[in-house]
Amino acid sequence: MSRKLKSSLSVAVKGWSVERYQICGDQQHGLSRGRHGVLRVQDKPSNDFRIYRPTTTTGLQIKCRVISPGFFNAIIYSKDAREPGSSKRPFTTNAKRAHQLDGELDEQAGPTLLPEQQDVVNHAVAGHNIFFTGPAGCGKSTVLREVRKRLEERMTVCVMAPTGIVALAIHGTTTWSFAGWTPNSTRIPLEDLPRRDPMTSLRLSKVNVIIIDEISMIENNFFERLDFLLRHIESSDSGRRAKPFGGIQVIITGDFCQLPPIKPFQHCFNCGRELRKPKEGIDSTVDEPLSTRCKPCGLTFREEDKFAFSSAAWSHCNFVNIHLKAIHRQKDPAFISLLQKCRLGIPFSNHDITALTRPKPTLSQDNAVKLFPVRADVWETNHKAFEELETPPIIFKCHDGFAGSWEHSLEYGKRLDDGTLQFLDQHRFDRKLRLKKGMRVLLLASLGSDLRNGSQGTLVGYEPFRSWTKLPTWNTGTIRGEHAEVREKLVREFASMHKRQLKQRGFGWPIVAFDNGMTKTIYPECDIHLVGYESPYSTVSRTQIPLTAGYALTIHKAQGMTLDKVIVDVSKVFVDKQIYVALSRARSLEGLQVIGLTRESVGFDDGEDSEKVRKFLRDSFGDEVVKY
Ligand SMILES: Nc1ncnc2c1ncn2[C@@H]1O[C@H](COP(=O)(O)OP(=O)(O)OP(=O)(O)O)[C@@H](O)[C@H]1O
Repeated sequence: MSRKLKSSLSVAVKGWSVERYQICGDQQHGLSRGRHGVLRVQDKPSNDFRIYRPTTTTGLQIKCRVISPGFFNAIIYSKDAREPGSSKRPFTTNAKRAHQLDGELDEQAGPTLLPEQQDVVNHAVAGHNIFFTGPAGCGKSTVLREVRKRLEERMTVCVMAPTGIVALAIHGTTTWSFAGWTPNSTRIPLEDLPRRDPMTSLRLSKVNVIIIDEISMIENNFFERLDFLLRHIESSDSGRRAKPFGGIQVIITGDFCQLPPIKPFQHCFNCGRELRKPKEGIDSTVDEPLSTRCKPCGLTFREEDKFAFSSAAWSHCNFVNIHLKAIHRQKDPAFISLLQKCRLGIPFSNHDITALTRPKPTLSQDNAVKLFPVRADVWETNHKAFEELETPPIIFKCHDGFAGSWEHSLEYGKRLDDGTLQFLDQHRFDRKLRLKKGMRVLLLASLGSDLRNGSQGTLVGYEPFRSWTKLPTWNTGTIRGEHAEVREKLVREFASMHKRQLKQRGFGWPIVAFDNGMTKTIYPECDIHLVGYESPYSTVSRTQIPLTAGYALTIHKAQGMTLDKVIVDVSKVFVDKQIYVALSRARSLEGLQVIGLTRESVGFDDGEDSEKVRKFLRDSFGDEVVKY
């Protein structure tokens, strides 16, 4: 049993007693036979699984895992059965299954954190403001999930990101929507911001912690205005104005060496007046040709100050700065050093260019996924490859659902012409998934430790749709995680929608032979988001087969993925840092080939940005972090 489980035990003993659980209905009977049971929890549980020894069933261990708020899926087995390989006979009739689920539970809990990662969690729990960063693949998202889980046990936590695509991926909200702003809000004078919407003020006054991901894309003025807003909302705390972000705990992550803010300083921070870059030499009152200036307010906004770390709010937060050093995605030190160069904006040497661009024997147009910066190239590549296959197509239309209040439906329930939810427009699951036998595909979900978001494979056939029994269910543990019961219902609805075509000869659920040697039937997955900022929440869901065409992807869509075989075309890159985001998806140099790369491609057009970021990193963490 892992260390994680043991530490859960001590939490359980301290904080949770058996009196707080009720065993439902005839599950008592189930317990005595050692079968799966369902425990209803009276208090809001944490998203953690726990072991405890109920007095009513002396001698048994009950292991629980949250499957939706208020419900645990429990596996009952004797103490002796806990250690896989134990010679003693387990109490359960299905000990093998119990042990198998042990693995799944650990898997769901995420990898065991390294001390540097745990350090972030400890500071978060201690209530500090934190900025944690590091290169791609160092586990920022992994740590974010753990921090969120720990803090949500006792506080109101809002997780957010600057773009919809990332916000959906982390089950958070956009920074705009959190603040109750639209893109036009940058035109509102600063002092009017808190007064605009009393409902937003009321909601924000209840927030204890904000967690912001992808901080590199948040502009200085936005960060500063958010600080102002949170200080000035109506509150019983008279000292709120004096505290950064009104005293809310602020946890920030991301990597300033990745994507920068888009079009910074379009409006004056103070009065909201539209700003334009002055033409060189015409406005003599402007010292620097690159500066933008609001004359009435007497404020100057320089391009080089666009990052959030240049704002006054940043320094007021007094962050505990943590730099995660260990990289988990890549192992090869030479490749890691090359990526670090790219990250820091150091031009590549000829030797580096050769290593990245030389054709790799293991890679071909047919088995590697191509990453492009623009959608049109992705569409064309996937479309062409799809049309060339002569097998019959099957189309899965996603099933989008909204359930909740009328007020929420105005914002989250809007549908596009094809019936899908506008809120989910940037969701990673395809709106319309077209598949053909023989097609290369990418997995968009995590199905155990060997199959993850980004696993590549070929569709080799279809599992006939004979009955509902093979579909994953929450009580057998094949649908795991939060809201499992609801997700099962939506998966069944999805199956109903597609039943007719699934039953056609030759079709069914797609079977994929993955490049790591595993072959698996891919059933629909349901991704649920809670929306609204306080209970009762509404839910928005998308159910789809978690696959996408595996010939090409946008660099944006590949964010967060780990790819074994990838060809990156950088010839149309429009933001220099996209190259780093793209290259760092590859697990190894052998599995990566770059097209269109020249010596000048990296560290050329954003030299000033890179220098600024390097200086910030040096000042915050020391020289060590800018070495490669
Ligand atoms: N302590 C750990 N032990 C083993 N694997 C880990 C650990 N931390 C993270 N990983 C794995 O490393 C991979 C990258 O992690 P993650 O996506 O959290 O990194 P990231 O810093 O957010 O990357 P990016 O900036 O590219 O999005 C994931 O597969 C994750 O499961």
